[in-house]
Amino acid sequence: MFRKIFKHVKKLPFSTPKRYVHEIPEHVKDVETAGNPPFSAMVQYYLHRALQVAEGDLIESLKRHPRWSEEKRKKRVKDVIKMMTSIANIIEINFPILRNSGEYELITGYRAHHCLHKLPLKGGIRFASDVDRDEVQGLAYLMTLKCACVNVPFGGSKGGVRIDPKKYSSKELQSITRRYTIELLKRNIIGPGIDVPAPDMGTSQREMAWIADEYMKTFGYKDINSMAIVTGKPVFQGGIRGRIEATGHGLFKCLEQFVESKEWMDLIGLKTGFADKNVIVQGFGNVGQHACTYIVPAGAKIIGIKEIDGSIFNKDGIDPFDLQDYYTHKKTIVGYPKAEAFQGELLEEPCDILLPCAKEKVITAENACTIQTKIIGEGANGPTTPAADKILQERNILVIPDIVCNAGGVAVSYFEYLKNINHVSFGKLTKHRDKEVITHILKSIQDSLKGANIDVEINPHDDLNYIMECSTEADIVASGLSLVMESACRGIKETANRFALCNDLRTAAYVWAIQKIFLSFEGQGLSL
Ligand SMILES: NC(=O)C1=CN([C@@H]2O[C@H](COP(=O)(O)OP(=O)(O)OC[C@H]3O[C@@H](n4cnc5c(N)ncnc54)[C@H](O)[C@@H]3O)[C@@H](O)[C@H]2O)C=CC1
Ligand SMILES: O=C(O)CCC(=O)C(=O)O
Repeated sequence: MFRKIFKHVKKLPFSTPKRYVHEIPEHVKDVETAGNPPFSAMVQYYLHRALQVAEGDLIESLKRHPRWSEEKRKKRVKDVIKMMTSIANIIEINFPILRNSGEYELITGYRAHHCLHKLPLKGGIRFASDVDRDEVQGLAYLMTLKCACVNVPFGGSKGGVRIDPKKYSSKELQSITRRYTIELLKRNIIGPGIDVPAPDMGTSQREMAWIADEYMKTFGYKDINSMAIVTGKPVFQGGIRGRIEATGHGLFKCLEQFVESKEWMDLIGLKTGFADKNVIVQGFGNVGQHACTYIVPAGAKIIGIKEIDGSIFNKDGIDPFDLQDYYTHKKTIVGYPKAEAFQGELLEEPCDILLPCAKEKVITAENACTIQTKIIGEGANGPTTPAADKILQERNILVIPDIVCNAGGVAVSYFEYLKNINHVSFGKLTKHRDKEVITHILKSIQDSLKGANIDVEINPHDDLNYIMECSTEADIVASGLSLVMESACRGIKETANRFALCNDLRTAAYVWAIQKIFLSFEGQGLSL
């Protein structure tokens, strides 16, 4: 099987650059085989593994400083790597809230800033009972890599509050969110030009609206850009159309780049296209639900969904829109009448595409051998441990890594941020003007033809009409998202080919991101 992959790679025109031996540090070495590695060590391991591939190239790139010795170039690269592989800031805050019962409870929250090579930093806020320092740190690393991977000009951060949101009333959640916001603001940890949060697991536009409101009424009272304190807000409160579904939408767009490519599908022995591809999804939250609503109209069949309280299965396919209605009312997929309850391990059932869209470390060395899929699209952050990743590669399962697969969310957050600091929504100023320009172009062509005695009426066809009429914010966001995902996937594919990485798309995506972070650090100097 691997001979087949190498044959495929050899045909491509790039030579393999000279490799230097970047040492994987002792503290993450064990991660390669660990059953349940600490999350941030796991992300650091992936980063160092990619640095082993990228280091030579980074050193070569410094040949643009002709007077630098080879030693100086190597040292500069090592220095930048040190900055890339350490956390700039991490804060733990503890604050009391008054529960509805009249009792006080001490709440713990975190915010981690990874890399300050670009400001503001960007990363979601997670509400979950297992949030800890290590997790937010690992997630902040991923944000830096993700933003670089899809060319969104932010550094990486992440936050979390250690609570199970299901155990708190809406009023209590509002107190927690507002107090967490104030605690971060007091310490200058977040701000429109510093670090801009967004939704993640357990939070949604509701919490983002509370954060924006808290900022505007306090520290941001005189800040004209106060709306840009957070993204993922409701549209009526400075949000952008398309952010709610952006991560699932982006996941679909990313899958499309591989599933529609004959070269990549030949590599894993699948036909191109989504038609008749069977899909299993873990997590029917924001990411999972919206991924399903894009993948099904493209022709794929969702045959199984695993949630925290149970799994459902239907070999003929589950209608995600109908299930969304059920889920909205019942707050669970369990009992959905148009599918069977599934006992056993759904992730190990045969399918073509497996979408882990819930949480980290769900694909481990234990189940990587028994999973029966051809493609894994990582909707969640960090669902695959390094030990599992190795097994999946050996089994020629194509893993499309989180830092590109779920980057649609931050890409559209970037559009929302731009909307907020520009104080105008996309299309508002240009929509009528664009329509006029097209109408005049068509008329001008018609007049020119008339001058040459060709008397025809030129009318826009349906697609052009659609563009003229529908340049709404939602259309512009969707088209921007497609462009972001297409160009990131192209970069990753080229990197995989150039470094002969075969099916190791994770290393390719990391190398692609590292190159950009390196350029940014290197260009601005290291004294910051
Ligand atoms: N919301 C966003 O824009 C983005 C989210 N992500 C990542 O996607 C993942 C999911 O996030 P969201 O969909 O926003 O969260 P969510 O809170 O909306 O949904 C998560 C879903 O997963 C389910 N779940 C939790 N543990 C599970 C388990 N062990 N087995 C099966 N289901 C389980 C929950 O019940 C919930 O329905 C997280 O890893 C998050 O970091 C990544 C990029 C952006
Ligand atoms: O939308 C954003 O800014 C960040 C989303 C996020 O937390 C993530 O991509 O993991």
